[in-house]
This record gives sequence, structure tokens and C-alpha cells, in this order.
Amino acid sequence: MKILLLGYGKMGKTIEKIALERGHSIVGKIDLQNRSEMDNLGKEDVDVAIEFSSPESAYSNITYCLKKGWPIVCGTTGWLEHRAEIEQLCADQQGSFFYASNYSIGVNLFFRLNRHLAKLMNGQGYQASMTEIHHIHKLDAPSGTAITLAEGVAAENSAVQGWKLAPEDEGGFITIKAEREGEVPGTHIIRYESDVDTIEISHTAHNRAGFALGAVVSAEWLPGRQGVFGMDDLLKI
Ligand SMILES: NC(=O)C1=CN([C@@H]2O[C@H](COP(=O)(O)OP(=O)(O)OC[C@H]3O[C@@H](n4cnc5c(N)ncnc54)[C@H](OP(=O)(O)O)[C@@H]3O)[C@@H](O)[C@H]2O)C=CC1
Ligand SMILES: O=C(O)C1=N[C@H](C(=O)O)C[C@H](O)C1
Repeated sequence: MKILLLGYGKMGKTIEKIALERGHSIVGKIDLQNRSEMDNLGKEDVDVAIEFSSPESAYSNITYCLKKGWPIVCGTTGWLEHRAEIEQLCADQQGSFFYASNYSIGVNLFFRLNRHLAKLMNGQGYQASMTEIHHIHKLDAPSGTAITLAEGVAAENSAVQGWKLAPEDEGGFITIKAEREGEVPGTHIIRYESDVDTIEISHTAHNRAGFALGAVVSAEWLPGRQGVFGMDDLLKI
């Protein structure tokens, strides 16, 4: 497949390596400096775009790809206040858009485990909280993964109305603490506490390869499908 990389930072470079290993070609590597190169590419030059840029750039990048008729796989976090507009544009353009806050198989298994545990904890009198730990370069907080996990808890546990980014626990909410440390690729811990005990589950990424492989597999899956998709559409778990 002919892949256009939008965003050529830590994720863009990891995705490039895995895409080449899987026999794909990279038709462009776009970052802030060379955005005009995209204007020279026509519909047929790109089979799929993979977008891992920054919270401020994602909306315009996705819009650009949908208008160009390129299927787009997006992993950028921190832009979801525009999600409804993108879904409408995708429908208007009869386009193809894939989004996941986290592309690793392990985290998507963890999303299921989280929802199952949240359901078990319903009515048991525990206070839920979460800690996410990432590298110091990360621009958004809480992480997109933490938001997905918190939404999963709120969907399954009637004691939790929603989430708050806050240092202290608050009844009725799952509080998220966002810590930034060195080069940590991504750690998420969900905790249920009572006076007598604590139950915790955690996922720790050792590197970015799992995220990148999931994005490339999604990019292989998307062309030829019209609409808005996510990991639940792709994975049979
Ligand atoms: N869904 C998932 O599984 C994962 C999601 N992420 C998310 O992906 C995003 C990127 O992460 P990461 O690679 O670590 O970040 P980096 O900062 O390492 O890379 C971002 C890249 O995007 C480029 N960029 C910025 N603005 C634009 C633009 N308008 N058009 C094209 N490129 C642009 C930057 O260019 P320049 O260097 O010139 O500024 C840089 O090359 C983040 O939002 C992160 O949260 C990360 C890991 C996994
Ligand atoms: O910025 C990162 O690095 C990561 N971002 C994603 C997120 O915000 O959840 C996924 C992963 O945790 C790494």
C-alpha cells in the first residue's frame, strides 16, 4: 500500500519502520515544515494516510485527507472536542476514518478487562481512581487512553458519573492523576480503594511498537470501507 505519514515524530518514525517491514511504501512524511508537499499528491497517489501529529494539528489534517478522498487512520489524542464535526464531514464526503486513542492489542484487551472489573465493582462501595504516566514531551493530559478507560468505568459503574483530572479522590467521579516522567512510553493504572483493601489493574507499554503495529494493521484494513471505525470493528476480541 502507498502510505502517507502525517506527523513524522516518535510515532511516525516507528510506524514507518513497521510499514516498510510489512511491504508497504511511504509516499510522504509530512511534518510542520513541509505541509505543502501534500498539495502535490492526488487521490490515486495515496492508499491511506496515517496521522500521528499534535492535538492542534489533527483536526485540520483529518479534514484535509477526507476532502482529498484519502482514507485516514488517526492516533493523535487531545482533539476530540471536534469529533462530531469530523464524523459529519466523513459522512458528507463518503469518506473512511479510523480512530483509536490507543492502537496496541494489549491496551484494547485492557479496555475490556477494565469494563469487566468496573461492572464487578458496581455497588461494592469502593472509590475508583486512575493514574496515567507518560514521557515529559506529551502535550495533552489526561492521555486519550485514560479518557477511554474512564468512560468505560462510567459506562459500567453507577457510582461513577464521569472523570476529573484532579490530584485528590472525589466521590461520584473517577479522578485521573497525570504524571510526566522521563521517557515513559505509557502506563495506566486503575485503582479501587476501600477502608480495608485496594484492587488495582495496570497496563505498561515497554515501547511504541505495539501502538505502531496496530496503526499499520488498521491502515491495511480501512481502504474499501466507508464510514467511521475503531478498534472494536477491527479486532475480534
Ligand atoms: N493512539 C495511539 O495508539 C497513540 C497515540 N499517540 C498520540 O500521537 C500523537 C503524536 O505522538 P508522538 O509521535 O509521540 O509526537 P511527536 O511530538 O514525537 O511527533 C509529532 C509530529 O507531528 C508533527 N506535526 C505537528 N503539527 C503537524 C501538522 N500540522 N502536520 C503534520 N505534522 C505535524 C511534528 O512536527 P515538528 O517536529 O515539525 O513539530 C512531529 O513530527 C500524540 O497526540 C500522542 O498522544 C501516541 C502514541 C500512541
Ligand atoms: O503521547 C503518547 O506517547 C501516548 N499517547 C496516547 C494517549 O494519549 O493515550 C497513547 C499512549 O498512551 C502513548
